[in-house]
Amino acid sequence: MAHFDLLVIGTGSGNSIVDDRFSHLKVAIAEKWLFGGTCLNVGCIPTKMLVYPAEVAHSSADSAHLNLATSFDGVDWNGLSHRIFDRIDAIEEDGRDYRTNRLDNVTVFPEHIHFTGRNSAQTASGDTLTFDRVVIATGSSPTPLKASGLDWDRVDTENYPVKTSNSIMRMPELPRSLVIVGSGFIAVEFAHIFASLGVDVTVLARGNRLLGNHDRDVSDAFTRQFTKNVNVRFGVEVESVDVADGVSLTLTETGRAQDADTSAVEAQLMLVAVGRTRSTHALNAGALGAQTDGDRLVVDEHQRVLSNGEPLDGVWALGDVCSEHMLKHVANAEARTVQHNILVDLGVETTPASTDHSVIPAAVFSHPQIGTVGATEEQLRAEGVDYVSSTCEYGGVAFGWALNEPGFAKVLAHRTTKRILGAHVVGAQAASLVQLFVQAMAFDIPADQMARGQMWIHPALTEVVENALLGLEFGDG
Ligand SMILES: Cc1cc2nc3c(=O)[nH]c(=O)nc-3n(C[C@H](O)[C@H](O)[C@H](O)COP(=O)(O)OP(=O)(O)OC[C@H]3O[C@@H](n4cnc5c(N)ncnc54)[C@H](O)[C@@H]3O)c2cc1C
Ligand SMILES: NC(=O)c1ccc[n+]([C@@H]2O[C@H](COP(=O)([O-])OP(=O)(O)OC[C@H]3O[C@@H](n4cnc5c(N)ncnc54)[C@H](O)[C@@H]3O)[C@@H](O)[C@H]2O)c1
Repeated sequence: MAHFDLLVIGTGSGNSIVDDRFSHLKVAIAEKWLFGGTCLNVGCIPTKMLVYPAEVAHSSADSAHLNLATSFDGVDWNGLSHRIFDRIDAIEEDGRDYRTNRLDNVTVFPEHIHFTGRNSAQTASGDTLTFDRVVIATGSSPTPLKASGLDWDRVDTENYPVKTSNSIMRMPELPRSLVIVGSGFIAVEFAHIFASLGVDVTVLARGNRLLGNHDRDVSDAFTRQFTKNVNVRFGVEVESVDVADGVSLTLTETGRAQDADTSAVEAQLMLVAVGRTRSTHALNAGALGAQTDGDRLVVDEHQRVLSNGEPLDGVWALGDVCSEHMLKHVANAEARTVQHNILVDLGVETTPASTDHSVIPAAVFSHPQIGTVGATEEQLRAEGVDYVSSTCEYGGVAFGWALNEPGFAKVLAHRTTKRILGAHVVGAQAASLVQLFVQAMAFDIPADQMARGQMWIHPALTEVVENALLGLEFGDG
């Protein structure tokens, strides 16, 4: 049985832990799937490499409001997929080769691993190993949809017309029609991509609006604009899936939307996007004594995995598997904390680091785009916070006149401290615009100072942020 100073499970954000400072350690890395994990291979990066051409296609087809007569005349899907995945696959292969063949102190186990005890683990092929320290970075995977007729074991296999985000981008050709189950991040990003590229897309939502966890104004505005481009059925749930040449779905009403259309839906392909489940179960983390909250490993601010409320010595977790926020920038920040704290354990660094989860931004790369950070208005109201709110429409600034399309920036600030508590942008460049609010919140810049303490480039779209801030009425004259 081999013994290792450090075991890292998962090569998404977990892959960044081991660098030159770990060269004196005997390290094991277990990865059952693709090196680089979700973000690189099937997540953030390929989706955004698709979103951009989709946005260009959408703009070409929808330019009359700019007094242009342009059209979208088709996509070279094969060329587009090759451009994306030739690049990504080369990075995956190089990362795997580097860890496997070019580091004397690292042993790669290219397979599933699970814990067998407090300091021991076993690979799928039966190798057993012991370790002094372990980093659990096992991420998450698509949550199965429960519906009769659906064989989840066949989902994502070549001839089965039901896909998740793990395989939908690798289709050899675009389908004529696509039904998407879900109304969260993945559903609306893929709906935008495929609808813009000419696929007949239908989204099935259980509620009466999309992205229901966002600020209500944002969710409403998004839903209004999105439904101009994509067919959405609200208030429906999938009852059964008949898989033959394509899919045929029967639906039932959830009672959460008026006039729900439950007539059968047929499509060439189906995408299931009903959330992601953290990869804890098959890990047998119970053998470590690790504490879980549902499917989430419980960690403290130093990313140490807890057991009965106490940190387990030498056991850290990062990313989706332990985070409430399944976002790559969160996983990366947590990986930096873990890396530093292992170095503390090794005596290389002195003071333990913790992850600051107080300001977590996110963006939805659909049409329209959303950028968001901090509390929603509904949360502030529920918590009884004394806040003020201000919204500036894109049409209220000069660049918005140029864009001539809907959008707004909404900011929520504490009435007395003037600290920004939340900010939400919907419309063009929202993911970039919201970073201004993120910076103010991270560096604790009060809203009035942020508005007046700098020059804002005229007539850039950032003026929408300036005007939203200037619109906050704190009632102090
Ligand atoms: C379609 C899509 C789009 C996304 N877009 C964005 C975006 O634009 N911005 C953003 O911030 N986030 C986005 N995300 C979320 C982001 O990808 C994840 O939050 C992030 O990748 C999580 O990183 P991780 O390291 O925790 O897990 P992962 O990257 O999932 O890595 C976990 C790795 O562990 C391996 N593993 C699991 N269990 C075992 C085991 N027992 N033994 C061996 N190996 C194991 C897995 O094979 C995997 O490679 C997107 C996600 C998806 C699915
Ligand atoms: N741009 C980004 O940052 C980005 C993009 C994609 C994914 N992600 C991350 O990945 C996570 C997973 O994305 P997601 O879209 O799968 O999850 P999500 O949590 O965003 O949305 C899941 C949706 O599925 C619906 N749903 C759940 N069960 C259902 C059922 N049985 N039938 C119909 N609908 C059902 C929910 O109501 C919800 O609308 C996100 O929460 C996010 O953290 C981020």
